[in-house]
Amino acid sequence: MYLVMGSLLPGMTIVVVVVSVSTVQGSADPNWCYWHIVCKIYLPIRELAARFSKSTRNPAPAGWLGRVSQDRGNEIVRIRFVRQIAACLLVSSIPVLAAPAPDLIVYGDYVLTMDPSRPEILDGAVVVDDDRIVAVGTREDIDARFVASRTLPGAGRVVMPGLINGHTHTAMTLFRGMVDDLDLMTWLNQYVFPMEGRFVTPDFIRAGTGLACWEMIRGGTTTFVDMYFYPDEIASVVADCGLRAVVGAPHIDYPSPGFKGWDDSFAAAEDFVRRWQGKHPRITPAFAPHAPYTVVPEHLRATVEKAAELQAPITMHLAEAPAETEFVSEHYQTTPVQHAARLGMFEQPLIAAHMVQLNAEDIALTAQGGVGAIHNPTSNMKLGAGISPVPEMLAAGVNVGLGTDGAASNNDLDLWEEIRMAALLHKVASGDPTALPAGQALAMATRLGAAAIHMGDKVGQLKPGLQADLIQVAVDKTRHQPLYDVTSHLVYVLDSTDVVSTVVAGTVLMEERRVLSMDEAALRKAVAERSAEIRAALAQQAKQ
Ligand SMILES: CSC[C@H]1O[C@@H](n2cnc3c(O)ncnc32)[C@H](O)[C@@H]1O
Ligand SMILES: [Zn+2]
Repeated sequence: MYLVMGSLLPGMTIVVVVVSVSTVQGSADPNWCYWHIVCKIYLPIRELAARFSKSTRNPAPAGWLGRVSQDRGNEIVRIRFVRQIAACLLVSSIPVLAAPAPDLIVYGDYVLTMDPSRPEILDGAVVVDDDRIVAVGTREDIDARFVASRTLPGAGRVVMPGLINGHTHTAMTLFRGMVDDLDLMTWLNQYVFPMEGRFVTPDFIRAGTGLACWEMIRGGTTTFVDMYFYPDEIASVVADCGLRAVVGAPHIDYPSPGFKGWDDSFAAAEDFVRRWQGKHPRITPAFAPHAPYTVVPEHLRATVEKAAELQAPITMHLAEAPAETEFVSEHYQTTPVQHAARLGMFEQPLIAAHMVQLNAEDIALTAQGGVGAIHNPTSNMKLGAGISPVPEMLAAGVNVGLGTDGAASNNDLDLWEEIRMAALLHKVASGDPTALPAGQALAMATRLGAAAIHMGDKVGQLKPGLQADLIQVAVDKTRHQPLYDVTSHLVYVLDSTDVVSTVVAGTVLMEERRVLSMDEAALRKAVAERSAEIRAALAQQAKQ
């Protein structure tokens, strides 16, 4: 089989490269084969040809070739070009004739792909080059085909996709444990909003988001959806620490940190989305209107229109608690879900957080609209919001993911807890122990979660072509013994301290539990400074 690639460069230079695919070792894997040929053979030749065509069209500047004439100069360039192509073909054929050299191979006694067509591989490996997965297979198969410059050993470990936190407010880590055991509206209106007004600044966001990212890297979360203030600061922390995020720019009708109300917060959200779209491969900017009880219908319509114009996703709290249902019923004579659908919100990629208060019609509308629903079991239980109809949504075909919500209502960002809570909660709620089985709960944190945040073509499974976002989890500790079923252990036995390595877009962010991409001491110092102010304010309040 031959692969023919060609380009017409400016100046009418035609580059045609013909490669015999059958000579490439590992050609059984078409993704790898295509990638190798394009990156290692075609692109370098095209690059050289482009340089050649440019230098022959634009005569060399005086002095560039010393005292040789222009004709002689072009001849030298031509000879160099031919030599460079020969060298390029020779160099690129070395790994072809030997074994290809990807950047990283991650091994595991078990590879849990979350890909329904090949769910589990015993004694396997995942091959990563640059930011992508290029092959997944048994150790024997992978070792016969690849030699990587870096490996992560896999004895006693599971390799699986990184976890996806579909709804959080990262910088609220600095409000962890500030106030507990209240219902949503009391918690928000009497404590959280006033404290945010006093303390949330760009410095607060950098420290709080940094703390959250550190906790997520340690716990095996590789992608999260955030909605919090000063999204530029959030995006910059994400870019630096190596995680992947949908960063929602918040807008709300009331005064909020940095804003007077709707007009300025909505304008800033649009500006943020415009500036971050296509800017960073790991950051997706989004619109984040707060909730149906804090944003009036005409403003939600404006969000939808702007999101449609900019082709950006929307994330919003929806159908969270009984108070919201009462508010929407009283003001708009419908349910929160039907209110959002009527405003056109389901026509855009929507990530709807909480989704607790739904009737059968709401579930059907959610499925029809392709809305991603994010289940936040711990936060919903703690705020007494109710129990989301997750098994019913899944049965209707809704992509349901998992989220922690902020650390002020959880009080951590540990997705393993959410997986287990979800698996247990729905058994209690229905009185049916077969409800939300372990495999489904795990899928909600990976494959289904990725689909719920509209990134199913990028992350959430281990398969060639997807982003290399993966984790290794230890299953060999004494408290893990005996092990008969990996999925059962991941859901009902393991916790976040069992995560050994975290890889995002091919970069190892944590190895052997050491976070490589963040400075823990500097982070702790910043957190201590910011939390000292909050502690003093709480002490003052307690005296009054
Ligand atoms: C404008 S988005 C950020 C805004 O949302 C607040 N928040 C945090 N958790 C919840 C929740 O569960 N329901 C509603 N609002 C929540 C956060 O404190 C920010 O003010
Ligand atoms: Zn929330």
